[in-house]
Amino acid sequence: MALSLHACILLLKEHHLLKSSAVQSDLDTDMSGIAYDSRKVSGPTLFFCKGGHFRPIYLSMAKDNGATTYVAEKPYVEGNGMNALIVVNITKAMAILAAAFYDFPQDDLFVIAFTGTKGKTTSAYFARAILEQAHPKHVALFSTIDTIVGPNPDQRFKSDLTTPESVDLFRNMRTAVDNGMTHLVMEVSSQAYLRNRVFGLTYDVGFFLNITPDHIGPNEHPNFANYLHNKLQLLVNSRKVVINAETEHFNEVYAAAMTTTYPDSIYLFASAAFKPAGDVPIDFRFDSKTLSTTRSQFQLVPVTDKAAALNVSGQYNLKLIGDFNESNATAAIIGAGLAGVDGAKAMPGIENVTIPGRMEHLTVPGHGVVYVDYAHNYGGMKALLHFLEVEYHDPRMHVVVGSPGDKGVSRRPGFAKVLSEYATTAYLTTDDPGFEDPAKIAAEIDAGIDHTKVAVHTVLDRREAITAAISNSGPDDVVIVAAKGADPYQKVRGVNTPWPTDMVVVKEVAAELAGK
Ligand SMILES: CC(=O)N[C@H]1[C@@H](OP(=O)(O)OP(=O)(O)OC[C@H]2O[C@@H](n3ccc(=O)[nH]c3=O)[C@H](O)[C@@H]2O)O[C@H](CO)[C@@H](O)[C@@H]1O[C@H](C)C(=O)N[C@@H](C)C(=O)N[C@H](CCC(=O)O)C(=O)O
Ligand SMILES: Nc1ncnc2c1ncn2[C@@H]1O[C@H](COP(=O)(O)OP(=O)(O)OP(=O)(O)O)[C@@H](O)[C@H]1O
Repeated sequence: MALSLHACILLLKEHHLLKSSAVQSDLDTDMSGIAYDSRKVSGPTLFFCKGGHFRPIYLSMAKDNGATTYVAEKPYVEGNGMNALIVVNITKAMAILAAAFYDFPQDDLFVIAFTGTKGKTTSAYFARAILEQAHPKHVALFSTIDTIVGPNPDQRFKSDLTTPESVDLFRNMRTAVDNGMTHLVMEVSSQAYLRNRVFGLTYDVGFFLNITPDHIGPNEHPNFANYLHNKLQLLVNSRKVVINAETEHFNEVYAAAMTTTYPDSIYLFASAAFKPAGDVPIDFRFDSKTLSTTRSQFQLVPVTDKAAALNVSGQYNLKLIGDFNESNATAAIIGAGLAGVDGAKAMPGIENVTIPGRMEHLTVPGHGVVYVDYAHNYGGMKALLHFLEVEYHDPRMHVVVGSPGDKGVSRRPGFAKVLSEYATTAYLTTDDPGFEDPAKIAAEIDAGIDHTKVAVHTVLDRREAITAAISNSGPDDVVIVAAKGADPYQKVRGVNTPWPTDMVVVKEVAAELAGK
């Protein structure tokens, strides 16, 4: 891969991003590398000075390592002797140049993108499973958990971010194409739009699953309006759009889709019982037939002609329980239909999907059933606890939960509210405290809990909290270990401290109790 200085200048001008340039070398000079981290520069590289923690010394280091051109929002003396491209917006410039450097790999992929406060990972896994049935070993995945860029085990790795920086995103796409991938299923976070990680990228199908307040705080979105605005960007960058008609703020969501997409290419879905406020036509209904703690079965019914034309109606079985997962599965099936896969092929693909840290459960003799689930805000936790309340007929529910430091502060009152609505006991514990004091975070959650309804214990050691919750739980009770899912670490003061995962700890506690 390579990009010439001349091409960089033309692209930046075309997108009205170039403020000025200082050229030291031949315009035809090629750069064979692209990087935003000085530690990853080797040889003639196009280097981006970006980020809240960027230091000019990084540019010196990049230059020492061979970088020949830098892109920044202002000139740096450390870049003297290099070509300088001064731009209006560094992250937009980075996305435009990264796509060009990797030779626009998105053009060789059918790209399906999911956004929503909850259900992105689940829907992405469902969609990939279906597509893999139709196109074995040809479907890439960029998710919060895993990144898959090829068919071999060494082409699958853990993700750092839900949606990576543009340079990493387009590099992964290029690798996927070179490895023979024809389809890509990806999650798009609101941060990705806020930080221009996907600037200029168009998806073949874009999904809007739902939106509830989250990711609002000093390091994320300043307010809900900003969060919604960024999430809506996915719709105006998608050729076809699928919307959950039951989402909050439906009118704004639908209006955003309509600005760039003709109604023929907008698909709406909802559960059988849902009554829309206006007269928008629901294209698909999903009708729950069996909902239990072991499996889910639902009927997908096309309502409009354009829905029927996708040929994905029928009965679907899911191993991944939870009524909300029927909604996620519906989205994924419609996506597969829009990718040309028919229902008969889709059905077996979705049935056996399980996802690390989502609705994993274990029966502990004498202590009820323990659930490990990634529910980590008010909306997710409410969906989870409501489902368990109905399925277990109003059991005593003991919830182990903590809230992360440095982000998502709105989750703390959210947890307090949902615990007050559903929990018998709350074990407030540690979850990625970052640079905050976990005791302070627990106290903030505790402050909002209605103590007349919920017994609260603060047990900061997560293993001890899980042990206490299971040990004190009765045979008909339900224990919920929430919000961490399958994370193998605790983020503590900038360090990913190893954590065996919640389910491993649950199994160890169960074994200890069985041995007694
Ligand atoms: C707020 C935010 O989005 N921050 C991201 C951003 O940080 P930044 O641009 O400020 O960069 P930085 O880490 O401060 O470092 C400054 C620059 O110096 C460079 N550097 C650094 C050291 C060195 O020796 N040399 C060098 O060149 C770095 O490569 C970087 O470009 O770029 C970094 C990578 O360059 C990301 O790791 C970092 O994500 C942080 C860790 C993060 O947690 N982000 C979360 C909020 C996030 O984006 N989450 C969403 C999911 C949310 C949802 O579910 O909706 C996601 O998509 O994952
Ligand atoms: N459609 C949904 N509505 C409400 N809650 C849901 C829905 N889907 C999943 N959940 C809950 O949210 C949790 C996280 O689900 P998932 O990982 O699919 O979401 P996500 O959008 O990828 O989350 P994040 O962006 O925070 O990583 C699940 O473990 C479940 O408890």
